[in-house]
Amino acid sequence: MEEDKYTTELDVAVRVVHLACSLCQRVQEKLLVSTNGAHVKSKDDDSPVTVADWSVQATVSLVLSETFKGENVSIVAEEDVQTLSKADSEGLLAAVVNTVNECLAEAPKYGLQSPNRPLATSQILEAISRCNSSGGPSGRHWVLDPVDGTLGFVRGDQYAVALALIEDGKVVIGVLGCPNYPLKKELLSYPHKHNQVTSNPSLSNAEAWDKGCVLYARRGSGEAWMQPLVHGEVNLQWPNSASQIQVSPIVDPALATVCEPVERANSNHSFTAGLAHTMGLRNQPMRVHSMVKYAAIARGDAEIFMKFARCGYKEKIWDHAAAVVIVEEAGGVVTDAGGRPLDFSRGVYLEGLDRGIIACSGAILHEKIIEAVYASWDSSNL
Ligand SMILES: Nc1ncnc2c1ncn2[C@@H]1O[C@H](COP(=O)(O)OS(=O)(=O)O)[C@@H](OP(=O)(O)O)[C@H]1O
Ligand SMILES: [Mg+2]
Ligand SMILES: [Mg+2]
Ligand SMILES: [Mg+2]
Repeated sequence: MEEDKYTTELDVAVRVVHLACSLCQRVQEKLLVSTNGAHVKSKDDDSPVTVADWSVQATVSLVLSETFKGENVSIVAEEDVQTLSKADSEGLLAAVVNTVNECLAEAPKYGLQSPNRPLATSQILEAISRCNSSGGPSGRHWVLDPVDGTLGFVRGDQYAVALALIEDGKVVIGVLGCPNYPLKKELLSYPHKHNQVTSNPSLSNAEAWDKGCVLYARRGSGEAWMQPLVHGEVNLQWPNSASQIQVSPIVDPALATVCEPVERANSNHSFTAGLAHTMGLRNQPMRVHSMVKYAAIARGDAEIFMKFARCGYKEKIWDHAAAVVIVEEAGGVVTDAGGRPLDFSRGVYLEGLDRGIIACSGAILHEKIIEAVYASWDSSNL
């Protein structure tokens, strides 16, 4: 791959994810102090959606359309405007419009353009609804999960903003914003506790501010990078410094740590516990909301991420695309439980996925898990 391919795309994607992280932080702070829950809705599958999910989707859609105007910008993203357009959603829609306009006014801090005047409700609804591409095997498609781990977001816990670019069925760039990624990795697995990072007197102010990062990678570069979030006015400077990240060197299962979803409904905890036992893992699993689990593998803070959704659940591309390329370029391996790479070329879903997803810090541990899956599968109830 040519060195300079996707430079503009990656640059804009990183900036807009920073902007989106700042939006999410503001909305999460407000959510945590509000008691009426008016800005959290339930979707048809009972999963939550918030002002932040719609606002990030609108913001990213607007910035990509503005940057690549003249091109037919195809975006595959999670949210639609159905709930927002209901007669009783006036307050919610007003909050989204307000949040997007506030956020876009900050865009120049990240070297992005802001509109000359606040956008109208119709423009914001249009920006959200044009992210309705279904991807596919040819051409360019942006893939966005505006807030991944919305449940974690609502709980004041871990969540991520994920943006990827797919070209001809392959993920070519991935950007993952993790606004609550703690400085001390031990805090990752303490549910509902991230706010203690800011209220814990044993942590200095600087340490508290240091939570949050944006990870990114370009396919074929052999490098993955991390930037700290830019906070307030204090150290606001762009371009932001980046440091290279790499997966953990641990190959001994006894020393390895597994990440998995928090919710039992999203992954079979007893099956993964069986695998961990078969492989000789001793550490307790780290249960973390969202693609932050992949971030932990890419940063070298954990060695294995497994997700075995219940039979019949179809994984969506926006829950994985950005993170997979980052883990791979950081030196890791990501496949389904049959050892095959994930296929991002077949539309909104990861069609043909064999049982579950396994992301690993390296080939040796990965092979051991695949073997353990084969040994355990027949006796499982999946
Ligand atoms: N039933 C079921 N089974 C498997 N996966 C599901 C299921 N329901 C939802 N989802 C998707 O999981 C995304 C969140 O995954 P997590 O690993 O963060 O789950 S957890 O919160 O840690 O339990 C979550 O992403 P967001 O909607 O962006 O939060 C969903 O796309
Ligand atoms: Mg998601
Ligand atoms: Mg989401
Ligand atoms: Mg969701």
